[in-house]
Amino acid sequence: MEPMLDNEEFFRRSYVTSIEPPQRTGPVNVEDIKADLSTEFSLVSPSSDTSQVRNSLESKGHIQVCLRIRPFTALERENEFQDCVSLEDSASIILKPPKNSLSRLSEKNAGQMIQKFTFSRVFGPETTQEEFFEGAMRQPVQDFLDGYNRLIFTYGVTNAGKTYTFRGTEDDVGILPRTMDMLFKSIQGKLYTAMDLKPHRCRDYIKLTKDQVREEIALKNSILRLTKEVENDFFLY
Ligand SMILES: Nc1ncnc2c1ncn2[C@@H]1O[C@H](COP(=O)(O)OP(=O)(O)OP(=O)(O)O)[C@@H](O)[C@H]1O
Repeated sequence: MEPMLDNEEFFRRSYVTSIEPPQRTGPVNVEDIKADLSTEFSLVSPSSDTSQVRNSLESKGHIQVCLRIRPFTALERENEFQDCVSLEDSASIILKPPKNSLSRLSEKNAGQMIQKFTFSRVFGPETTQEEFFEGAMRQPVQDFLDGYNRLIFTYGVTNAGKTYTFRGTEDDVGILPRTMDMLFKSIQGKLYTAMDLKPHRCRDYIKLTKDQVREEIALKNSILRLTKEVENDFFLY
């Protein structure tokens, strides 16, 4: 992790600035753009194994992609949904075609449909909310408390378990309440807890003299005029 500079105490680092391409010095031409894109996309391996992409991004520390596989729901079990995902290790899964599609596929095609995907970390269906928080969230939340920007989002098809992971249930809360808990606990010592502050509603007012009313109106009109001039200038340019 990059060290924090003293004078950056109040400024959070941003991923966006850290991944911005270098400033272009010469004029932009199409060939230039092509060259840039090809450099970007050369990260993508033509093979089905995504580890090369993962490594190149992870080594820069910009992105972590975790996969959480949810257990089958009761309805899915009833309807004999098939296990198409198998965990290879803590970072990879093998995706297989459903068994009932095998009869329609030639042996060669069925083999081609077996794919390996690699992530920063894979959490299997038995993973509890707590384990998921500890494994995927605690570090980024700690980084955030140390002054770094962190963005967390869930991504997946409908019914994949995004809401469950983020919000959870009342009995077993997800990463959002756990994150809030960690944040509030960490600022506890810094809270002003003395109950000696009282809100004060101000009811003071002053009555303007006729001259003051005229001055106020003149002031408002000049501000309005200025605003109009700025608007016109804006349209002219
Ligand atoms: N890890 C898990 N353990 C147990 N049940 C889970 C898990 N993840 C998801 N579920 C259950 O699976 C179902 C679908 O999950 P959820 O509603 O979170 O999906 P979603 O991705 O938010 O869907 P949508 O995009 O349609 O809102 C829910 O019944 C949820 O309780």
